[in-house]
Formats: sequence, structure tokens, C-alpha cells
Amino acid sequence: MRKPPQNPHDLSRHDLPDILGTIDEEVRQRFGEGEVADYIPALACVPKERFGMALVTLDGEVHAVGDAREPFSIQSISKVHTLTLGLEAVGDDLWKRLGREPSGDPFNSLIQLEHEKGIPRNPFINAGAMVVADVILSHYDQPEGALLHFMRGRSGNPEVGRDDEIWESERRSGYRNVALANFIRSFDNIENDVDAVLDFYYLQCALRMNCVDLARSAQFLAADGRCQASGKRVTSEEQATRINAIMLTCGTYDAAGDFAFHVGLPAKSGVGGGILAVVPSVMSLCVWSPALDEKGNSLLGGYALHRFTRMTGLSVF
Ligand SMILES: NC(=O)CC[C@H](N)C(=O)O
Repeated sequence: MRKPPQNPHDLSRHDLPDILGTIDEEVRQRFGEGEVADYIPALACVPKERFGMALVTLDGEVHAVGDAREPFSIQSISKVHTLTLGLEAVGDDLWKRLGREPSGDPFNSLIQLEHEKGIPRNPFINAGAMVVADVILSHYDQPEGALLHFMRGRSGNPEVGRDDEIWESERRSGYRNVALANFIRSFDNIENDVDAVLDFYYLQCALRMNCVDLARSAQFLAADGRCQASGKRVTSEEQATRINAIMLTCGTYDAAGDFAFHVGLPAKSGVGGGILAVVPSVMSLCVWSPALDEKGNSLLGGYALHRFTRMTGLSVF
């Protein structure tokens, strides 16, 4: 008789520590591949040979391997958290100023903005995150405090804060971001002072967190918008579903198709080498390895997530 199909969501089936251990070994054999981001000078100094991976199940069990507790620059991963704050602030009105389509272009591209009249394609490219930052600046009395409070609360780590060196480095070298913000302002899709929007944007990018912090910070996305530990609602079920959808289609920039093909999870990458991912109704996870592929996603982080979904059957497809 044929065995009934196994339910991949039944975590007791998986030996998670063994799976993470195998992935860690495989990844370490490939150290050296990829290049660290050097367009932000302070990021160029991060050693390549690091790999960490952490996952948090819905009941709060944490599994971690390698350098999962070493803090790194979260960069664009923060776009998930600011999108959540922006949606909490203005709800669906956010979509009057922002699209929800993959851009198919690099994360810092200016090209579509001219034809599309300053409406960024999605919240996960730099232009889109700047519009979200503008919404947050208009809505919260203390926007920086609100962001830090959210990150510390969601991760459970009161020490989450700004890496001053990265922040300064990006402020000094962010010519492309200055151009993007001014260009959007010229279409009246930024309301606040451009420098204030950029400072907030650089702050969110310069936050230092580790894989465990980040996996915890996205637990509400795996749990229909609720914080599992406190039972408190972070966002509505509908918004959590939508944020996951945008992560799947836009979270890895012009590699989103390839990422769905190889990994099959909602995910958001950052040029610091982190990738945050969600298995809806099962777990949130984060990988980190600083060397990137040509699209700006962590090369070995992407490989680790690919191996993880293949070994566990936990892709959404
Ligand atoms: N993809 C990223 O992580 C980009 C974020 C980076 N701070 C930038 O603005 O260029």
C-alpha cells in the first residue's frame, strides 16, 4: 500500500538542528564566492567568510547555527518593517503613492520613475522605501523612536540600534539615493524635507541586528499578523498576507523570479548579506552571509534557503 503523503508543515518530521548543521557545512565549503557590497565604503570592510542562519517556529522555538548571533547591517531588510509601520499609519491609502509590481530593475534604479511620474513600483526598492519613510515622517511624532521601538519590540532585543559608521558612510556616499529622493520630490510624492527623509532611510538601513533578532522580528508575518509571544496584534491578517505577497514578488529585486524558482518563500534581502524569509503559518527565518551575487542578494544566503526548502519541503509551492 502507498504511504499517505506527509505533511511538510508537521515540524516534528524534520530534525531542524541536523538540517541547519548540514546547510552550515555545505555553505562553509563555498566560502569565497560572491563579493561584499563596496558601494557603501563601510560595508566593504565586512569579512566575507561568515554564515549564520536562525529560525523561529510559531511556538517560539529558536534554532540557530554558525554566526547567527553576530550583528550585521540589515540594510534593505528594514523595508519590511517600515512597510508594516507605513500601512499601520495610513492603511490602503499608502497604495495611492506606491505600486505593488516587481520592478525588474536594480534596487536603486531611477529609470521607471520618470515614466511612472514619481510613483515607485513597490515598497522594497529604494525609491519605494523613501516614499514609505516620508509617510512615516508625516505620521509619527517621533519617527526614529517609533522605528526603534518597533524593531526592539518585535525582535525582543532592546539593544537594536544604529551602526554609526555605516550610517555616516552611507550619508557621505549616497549620491544615487539623493538623486532618487529629489526626483520623487519633483513629482510631489515626497512631502517632507528631502534630507529628513534620507536621514530616516539611512537610519533604517544602518540598524544592526543578528539572524535571531531578525527571524523573531518577522514572526508576526508567519502568524497572521499576531505576535506569538504576547498574543498582541502587530498588523491585520490581511496586511500580513499582503506583505508576504510583496516579499515573494518584489523582495529580492530583479532576482525575485529566480528566487521563487529556487527557494519559493516570501523573502527580503539587504546588501549587508542578510535575507529574511517567512514560511506562512510555520516559521520565520533569517540567513546571513555578506558576499553578494550580481543582483545584490547574499549568494550563500540564497543557496542556504534553497537547500532548506528542498530538505524540508517547506516552500510555499
Ligand atoms: N538593497 C539594499 O540593501 C540597499 C540599501 C542601501 N542602503 C542603499 O540604499 O543602497
